[in-house]
Order: sequence, then structure tokens, then C-alpha cells
Amino acid sequence: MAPSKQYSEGGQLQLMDAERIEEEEECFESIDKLISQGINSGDVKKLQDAGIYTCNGLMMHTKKSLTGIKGLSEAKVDKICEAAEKLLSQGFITGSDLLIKRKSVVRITTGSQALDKLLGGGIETLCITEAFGEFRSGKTQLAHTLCVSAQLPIHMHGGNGKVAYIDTEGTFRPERIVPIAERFGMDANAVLDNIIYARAYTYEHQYNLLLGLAAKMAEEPFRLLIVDSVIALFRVDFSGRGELAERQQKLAQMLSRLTKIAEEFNVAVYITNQVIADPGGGMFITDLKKPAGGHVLAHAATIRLMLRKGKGEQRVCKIFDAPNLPEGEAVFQVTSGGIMDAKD
Ligand SMILES: Nc1ncnc2c1ncn2[C@@H]1O[C@H](COP(=O)(O)OP(=O)(O)OP(=O)(O)O)[C@@H](O)[C@H]1O
Repeated sequence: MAPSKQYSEGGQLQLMDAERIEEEEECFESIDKLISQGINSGDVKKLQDAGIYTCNGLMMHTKKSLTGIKGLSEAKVDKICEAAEKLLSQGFITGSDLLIKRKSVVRITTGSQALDKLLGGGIETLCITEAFGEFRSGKTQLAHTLCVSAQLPIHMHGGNGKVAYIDTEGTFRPERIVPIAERFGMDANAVLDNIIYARAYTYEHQYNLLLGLAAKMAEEPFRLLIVDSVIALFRVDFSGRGELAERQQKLAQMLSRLTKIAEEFNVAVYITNQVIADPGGGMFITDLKKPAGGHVLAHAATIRLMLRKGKGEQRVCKIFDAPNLPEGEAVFQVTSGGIMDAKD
């Protein structure tokens, strides 16, 4: 079996058997397994061509959307879903079983202990974390740091996995990865090789990139997906009040896709968002800002972080909304080595 990469104690990439990675990454059932349940390989191929690579992912589609795939009749879809149900147990589970399932959550360090503490350990897999704030508030720098820390071994508070980066504003800088990797004692070239990057130019392109990602995530161990920024293209491609309803509907579809990726592949999804003026914010406070994307984004993001500038290179992160984190703030700093604790 071909060797693949893993990290040593010092965080350097090492070679390890692909077999071991597979053992660790059995969090989903490959779509190929449907063949053992009597589904013919031609139909499995049709599912793959439609971007469905796992049985878990299949169960996240409605029958209506599956019958929309060319060559799949209603009867075939029924048979496929029945076969997938046999492979997965998708019904009710007990609270204790859910607690065991939640143990698979990985928390990826942000590079700052203060910020990690605020987040209960770091950026979580299985959900969407949104960071919003004004320009230069550190959203993209946090994304760059996570690109590296997601590759650290678990015992170093990393995710031991690859990273996918969708850039809608052209702000990703591979050269920033180099000093950040060095700071964590990792080989910068290997770290860059483990990041797959795509620049999106339209909201449709952004959505199609997500569909294509399923194939890659089913093949290799990914632990982090970044979309920086999730909303920018929607704000360009839909203009005015007249298109707002359609924009929100398409945004909801995109966010639903992100949630499904997080759950299907045990991946942390980190998205950045812009802020807009909040005219209804209050009579006495001028210059009040709120996150863009309205209720649709508010409901999709599990953990919402508000970033703002502090003194000098310091930045402040406030928990804006999170189901299981107490309210609080943490001060951190942007440095050439990425996000770090603030030095007073
Ligand atoms: N190499 C570096 N060393 C130290 N600080 C840096 C470095 N690179 C960027 N920064 C800091 O990070 C800030 C930019 O932060 P970032 O790009 O994350 O902002 P953002 O919140 O994503 O804003 P925008 O909405 O404009 O993309 C810069 O203003 C600078 O203060």
C-alpha cells in the first residue's frame, strides 16, 4: 500500500501507511458499498456523477432531488434508499449514544490559547463556525492559521487532516502559510501540499465547487473547509430588494450544503462574513454594525464570532451566538506567525 503523510511529535510530516489513515477515517460508508446490497454499478456511477460519494451523503438528499438525476427512476431511487438505510442506522438513537458520537468532534486550535479557551478548545468539526467583523479584523488571518493548525496531530490540538479553501475575494496568500507553518514546527511545503484551493467568481461556481468537494473528501482525510467570504458573491450576483428573496433562498441552499459536508465527513467548516450597517440598531449608537446574510445565515451557523480591532495588532473576539458556550470575549494578536495570544 502506498505510504501517505502523517506528523511526528514535533509536528513534522512523516510517512505512514494509507491503511492506518483509512482505519481512523471510517466515519462514513462509501457509496460503492451499495453494490453489495444489489444496486448495479451503473447506478452507483450516476450517483457519483451527481456529487454523491457516501451513503451518509445520499441520505441527506430528498427522493425528489434523487429522481432529478438523469437515469434514476422513482423505483430505482426507492431501491437505492432502502439499500443505504440497511447500511446505516439513521433512526433515533439514545442520548448516551449521541454523547459517544459527539466524542468524534475534533477541536482545532486557533493558535491563541485565550481564543481556544473561549471556544471550548478550538474550532469544532461537525458544525459551521462563522467569523464576522469589519475589514482587517483578522477573519482571513484566522483562516490562514487554521489552514496550518488543522494539519497538526490531534495531541497538539490539531485535526490531523487536509484543508479545502474556497476564496471568493482573492485574499488567500500561500506565502503567509510559510511563516505560520514554521511557527508550528512544520514543513511549509508539505503543509501547502495538504491545502486544496479554489478561487470562486460567482455564487454558482462557489456551489459547484462544494459539490465537487464531496468526491475529494470521500477519498482523503479532510478536517477543515474554509469559505472566505461566504456571502461576498451573493451580494454581487444579486442586487437590490427585488432579488433579495431569491438571494436568500440560494444562500440557504449553499449553507445547507456546508452543514451536510461538516456532518458527512466530520469536518470543521469555517466561514467568514461581512458586516453591514444596522440602521435599526438604536437611537443613540451611531455606526452600529450587524452580520450580513440575515436570518438564513444566523440559523445555519452554529457558532457565530464577532471580531473587532483592539489596540495595535490586537483583535477582540466575542461569542455572538453559540449553543453551548458561555458569553465572553478573548483578546488575541495577528503576527507573522499567525494568530497568537496578545502580548500586553
Ligand atoms: N504578516 C503579518 N504580520 C502581522 N500582522 C499581519 C500580517 N499580515 C496581516 N496582518 C494583520 O492582519 C490584518 C488583516 O487581517 P485580515 O486580512 O484577517 O482581515 P479581514 O478581517 O479578513 O478583513 P477583510 O474583510 O478586509 O478581508 C492586517 O491589517 C494586519 O494588521
